[in-house]
Amino acid sequence: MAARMDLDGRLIKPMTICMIGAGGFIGSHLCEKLMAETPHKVLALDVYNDKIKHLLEPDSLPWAGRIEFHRINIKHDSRLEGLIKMADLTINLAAICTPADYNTRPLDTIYSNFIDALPVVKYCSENNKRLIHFSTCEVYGKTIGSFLPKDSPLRKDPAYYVLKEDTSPCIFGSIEKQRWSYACAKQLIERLIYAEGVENGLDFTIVRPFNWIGPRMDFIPGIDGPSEGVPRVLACFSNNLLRREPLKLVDGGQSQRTFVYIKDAIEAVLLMIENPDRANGHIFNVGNPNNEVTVRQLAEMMTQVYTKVSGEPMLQSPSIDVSSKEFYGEGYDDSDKRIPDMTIINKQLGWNPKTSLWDLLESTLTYQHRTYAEAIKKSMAKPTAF
Ligand SMILES: NC(=O)c1ccc[n+]([C@@H]2O[C@H](COP(=O)([O-])OP(=O)(O)OC[C@H]3O[C@@H](n4cnc5c(N)ncnc54)[C@H](O)[C@@H]3O)[C@@H](O)[C@H]2O)c1
Ligand SMILES: O=c1ccn([C@@H]2O[C@H](COP(=O)(O)OP(=O)(O)O[C@H]3OC[C@@H](O)[C@H](O)[C@H]3O)[C@@H](O)[C@H]2O)c(=O)[nH]1
Repeated sequence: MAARMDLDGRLIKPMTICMIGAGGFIGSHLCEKLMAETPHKVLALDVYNDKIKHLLEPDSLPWAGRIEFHRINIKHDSRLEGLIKMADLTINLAAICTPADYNTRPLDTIYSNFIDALPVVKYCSENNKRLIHFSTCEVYGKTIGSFLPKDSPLRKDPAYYVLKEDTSPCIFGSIEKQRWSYACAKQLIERLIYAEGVENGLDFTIVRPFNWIGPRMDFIPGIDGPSEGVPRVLACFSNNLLRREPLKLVDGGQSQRTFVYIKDAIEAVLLMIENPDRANGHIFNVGNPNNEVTVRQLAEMMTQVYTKVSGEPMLQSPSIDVSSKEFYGEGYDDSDKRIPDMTIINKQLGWNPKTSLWDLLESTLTYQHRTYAEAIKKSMAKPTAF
């Protein structure tokens, strides 16, 4: 493997990374990248390893010995501190992060995103270890613009909706809107990490992902996850397309999101890992401001792309409207619009996303079709028990 240089032309020394939540969507892509392109070693902690199995076996893989899986629930496992001590850097990805859980399992959500992250921060701080913590774009909540009158011309002014790490406020709904339990827990852990940095010198980087999507995201209900489970929108819509049922648009699908391809976003994380001097002490938005759509437009685009990659005809009525109460239950609320400001990540790491929404959906839905179409057909052909 050729010697790796950082952005300032210095040689990058191989390091050991303790990655918590390595078996999830982002973790699996990050492990893949680290194994294929770097000499770094990964201590991969998670309760599951299905999404990284292909990196762990067989022993003949070129990176064998550089990735070690530890089946650990960080809620209660005394091995955690030892593993953090063995590493140069800890990356914490572990969390409950599906909106269907925020208002239905608010206690688990708050414990997972705040309480369970506390020992990780403490062990890093006490042992002088660097921490990259995964927060979320949800900490911004709603845009200022969403509170302006519908016809106000200021709604078109980016000052009222573009989200900036160092100046935008965090605007959540009332306490009974339990949707915000996740965002609020993530905000408090960000504040704690920031305070550890200021008061105790913790070397930290906080990442705020803006809807990273791609292969291996979440699960397809009834195939590799519970039939009644509700994953994030990419997997919900993929599931509908695979089963040839209409895509469900929550409250008319008017909310807006910017989607970034997981492989672009992982490039940004690798830059953070390998350029500590440029990344420490910073909070980074990581998203693609050019890929903005309403959820309704996303549904239309996914339907078109899926028709192309599967060769199956489009349904007569490709989508239906559902209320958020019906879909998520009491206490749901939504972010109206999420456009990341890219100034800080651009200046510090020179990173820019590359992949258009159409292209990323094409590669992702090709993967979904190849991975799940047969299994879905088989499961739908089975007679249902009465
Ligand atoms: N994917 C996105 O677009 C996105 C957006 C915003 C924030 N994030 C944040 O990024 C992080 C990773 O997200 P993801 O999309 O990969 O989610 P994911 O659910 O696929 O991955 C999280 C992983 O953490 C593991 N985990 C959870 N609790 C654990 C515990 N107590 N002990 C050990 N392992 C545990 C899970 O088993 C899972 O494999 C999360 O913190 C999430 O809040 C992701
Ligand atoms: O079937 C569906 C699923 C979802 N939706 C809508 O699609 C939008 C996006 O939903 P997602 O499930 O991807 O989740 P959100 O973008 O709201 O939040 C996500 O953002 C950042 C991360 O912290 C988390 O991964 C998650 O909280 C929401 O407006 C939701 O209401 C549908 O209209 N239909």
